[in-house]
Amino acid sequence: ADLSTTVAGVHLDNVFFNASGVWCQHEEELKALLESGSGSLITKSATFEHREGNPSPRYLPLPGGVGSINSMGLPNEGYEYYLNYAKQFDYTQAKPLFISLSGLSLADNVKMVTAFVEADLPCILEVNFSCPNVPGKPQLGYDIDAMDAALATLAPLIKKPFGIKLPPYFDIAHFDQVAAVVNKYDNLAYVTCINSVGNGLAIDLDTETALIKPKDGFGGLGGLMVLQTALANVNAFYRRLPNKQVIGVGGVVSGKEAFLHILAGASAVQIGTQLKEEGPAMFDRIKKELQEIMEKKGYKSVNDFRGKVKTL
Ligand SMILES: O=C(O)c1[nH]c(=O)[nH]c(=O)c1I
Repeated sequence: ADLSTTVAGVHLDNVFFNASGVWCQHEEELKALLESGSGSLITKSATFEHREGNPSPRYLPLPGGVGSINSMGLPNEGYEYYLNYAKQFDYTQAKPLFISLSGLSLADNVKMVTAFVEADLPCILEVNFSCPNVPGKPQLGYDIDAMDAALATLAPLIKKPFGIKLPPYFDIAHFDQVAAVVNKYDNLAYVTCINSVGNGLAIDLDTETALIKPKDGFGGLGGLMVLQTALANVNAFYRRLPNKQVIGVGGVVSGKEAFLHILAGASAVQIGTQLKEEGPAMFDRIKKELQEIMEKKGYKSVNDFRGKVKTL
């Protein structure tokens, strides 16, 4: 079965890659992704300056395989590290490179975007509007007018097709309002849904203590327990953005959830929590599982069922 796809005009041999932030902060991790069964790779969201991020423990899987909580706090090497990585990247091999930018201000995003545009590289830029873990920094994705204003500045600068990383929304009116903004920008080629479900609180019964240290234990939720919210956001934007694509992320632990994301409308599928727990060998497992499901159902390509979720 054919798992290949196209996102923002570039070809991926298969739909799978890492969720930004997982296995992608340093070039050794990115090398492991290049050597894995993934179809692409995306870098850790970059800020203008290097950041240590929040104090540990700042990531933990939750008991029973239900998911994870993280309050990493945007640790990254600073955007020049990823610019240099993108400059030396071998674009003749099969995997396209996505670069995630998450400036702490619009001015920082402008400076980082300008540097990447001047370098004129084949990598695809993705602007992260949804980091929930920087104390004092509200998510732009939840301030729709501010996100619109940022896009009004950034889209013309980027010129080429680019994407944005969105937080989960939970209200139909918000799907409508965000889609109306996204549809204004022709070169905004795709949205990646969802980022972690912000500011959950995991508490240990025995110690009666929050699991992670930052922000009194408040952090973004990921993994299987956010699957249905992820599917809703993928399908809501798939229905509302006819000339754009949706990359699905959230709750993918096997070929089954990947199949559901594509059925909901995803053109590609990212994996965070499960990749963090299993490592890059996971991609070979999940590709096989998706192919088995497709073969059992008689689908030859992911294009045969993308967005074809039925309703009652
Ligand atoms: O805490 C983080 O670094 C982080 N964590 C997330 O769950 N999503 C994000 O976009 C980011 I930038």
